[in-house]
Amino acid sequence: MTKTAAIIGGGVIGGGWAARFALNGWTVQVFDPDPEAERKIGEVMANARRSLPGLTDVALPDEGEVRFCASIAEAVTGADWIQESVPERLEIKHKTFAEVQAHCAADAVIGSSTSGFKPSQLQQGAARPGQIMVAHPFNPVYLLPLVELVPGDAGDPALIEQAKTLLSGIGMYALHLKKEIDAHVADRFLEAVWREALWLVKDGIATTEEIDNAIRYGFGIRWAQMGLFETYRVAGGEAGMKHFMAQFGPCLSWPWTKLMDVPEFTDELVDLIAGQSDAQSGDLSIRELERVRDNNLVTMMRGLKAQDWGAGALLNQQEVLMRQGTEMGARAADLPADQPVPTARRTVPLDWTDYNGHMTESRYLHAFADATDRFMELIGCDAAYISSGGSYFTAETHIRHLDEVHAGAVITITTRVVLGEGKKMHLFHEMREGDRLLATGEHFLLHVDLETRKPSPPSPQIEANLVRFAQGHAQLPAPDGLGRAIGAPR
Ligand SMILES: NC(=O)C1=CN([C@@H]2O[C@H](COP(=O)(O)OP(=O)(O)OC[C@H]3O[C@@H](n4cnc5c(N)ncnc54)[C@H](O)[C@@H]3O)[C@@H](O)[C@H]2O)C=CC1
Ligand SMILES: C[N+](C)(C)CC(=O)CC(=O)[O-]
Repeated sequence: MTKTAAIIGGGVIGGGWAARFALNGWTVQVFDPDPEAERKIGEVMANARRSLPGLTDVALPDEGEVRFCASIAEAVTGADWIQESVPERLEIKHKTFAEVQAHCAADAVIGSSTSGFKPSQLQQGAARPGQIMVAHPFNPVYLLPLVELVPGDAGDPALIEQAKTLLSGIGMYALHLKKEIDAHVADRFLEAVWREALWLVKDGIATTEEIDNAIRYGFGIRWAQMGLFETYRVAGGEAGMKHFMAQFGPCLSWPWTKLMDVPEFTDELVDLIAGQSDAQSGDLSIRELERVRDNNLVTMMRGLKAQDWGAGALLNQQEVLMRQGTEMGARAADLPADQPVPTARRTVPLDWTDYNGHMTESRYLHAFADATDRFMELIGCDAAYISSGGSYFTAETHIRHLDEVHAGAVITITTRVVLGEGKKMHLFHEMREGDRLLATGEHFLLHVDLETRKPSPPSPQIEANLVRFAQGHAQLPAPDGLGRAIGAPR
């Protein structure tokens, strides 16, 4: 059944939550007194639509409806999750929770986006304190998976588990902090780095751009994949963490940091920083900068996905959940043999497009290769079989590029077996957007023994599955373009 999220406060963060929930198929009910809220959320949704669906190699469910409500009471009606993202003022948050709890279901999760308040502060005076927990996200909420989940001592254990399950269902990673602390974990870091940066600008050591370069050309990329401790463990060389600590421990008492001190936010300092920031990136609007940021994030996260590491490993885990109960998770026996086999349903990611503004040619092969992998898995040539020593190698490929397709489009691939006999497997893939045929891919593969690297017969189980589809597909009319070659000029 479709789930419902209530978004209370639809600014930068509430808009990001609305997009994350809606693009994962939830109905979203928003309350925000700002008359501009609908326009602003619409713009965030537009950015989210072009970036989030292509993160994974499986299409997201159909987008949920986003409704704008006239009151908190209306917004929380029927909600499974209520996310508070009103301004960072405790009295506004308390007033909001009182109104929310007067009208919401007692078993709904109430998450707060607060960057710094502890759950015990948020829960003061609440009708049901255990229902309210910190669920602190990171901007852009629709792309970044981290949520710091801080329920505090009053937290209801069943509701905490429910919150974790619901977050993982929308592709997020709940970092459950058992002890509450001001600004949780991540914002303590960000605050420390922010203070150092303010000093460096104020003291005329570096400009805003030089500081950003120090991060983005070096340790920032490192942090994105291994964090702090694993990075430093590697930096300790073969002797690891202990050596690293012995070598760099003394620096902690050297004057390397100004952390104990905060520069005063004088008009002069604010103007200096804002002026340098305008000079650095003022030629781009905030929405344009958001799109640059999103393109980069999608590309980096998909790179990590290929490595099955960090935030990319999380995307792979999410895909397993997304496949469940769909044809992409079906077994061979569940699929009729007299019809082409569905082998892909995915969104064209941002990083698959080229200078011509459409999906670039190598990605057609990428998508067809993934479809072949899925077909191999279906007939039994899965990871376990491959690790036992058998697999297929592709010997020949012919692709016809029939129509263009753009980032964000949902494409499907169906596969026919032209020949499935002994070690030979001849496949014909058809790629479509809706009913529009975009491309065909014809591939000839041979089963091999991974030890000898020579052709060999597949397992009887694989051959039986292959023959079943080959016989069924032989009854269908031959697809247009089968056996096509470019031909040599005469
Ligand atoms: N901006 C950021 O980078 C991050 C902010 N947060 C947290 O998210 C929360 C919201 O911050 P932003 O989205 O940045 O602020 P924002 O100023 O962009 O949005 C706040 C929204 O709340 C609405 N609002 C004001 N009073 C309201 C009320 N009584 N009921 C419903 N809506 C009301 C405003 O109209 C506005 O649209 C804060 O607690 C903040 O600490 C968390 C992570 C990152
Ligand atoms: C600056 N900030 C404290 C609002 C930042 C956050 O809370 C998280 C983020 O997205 O950086």
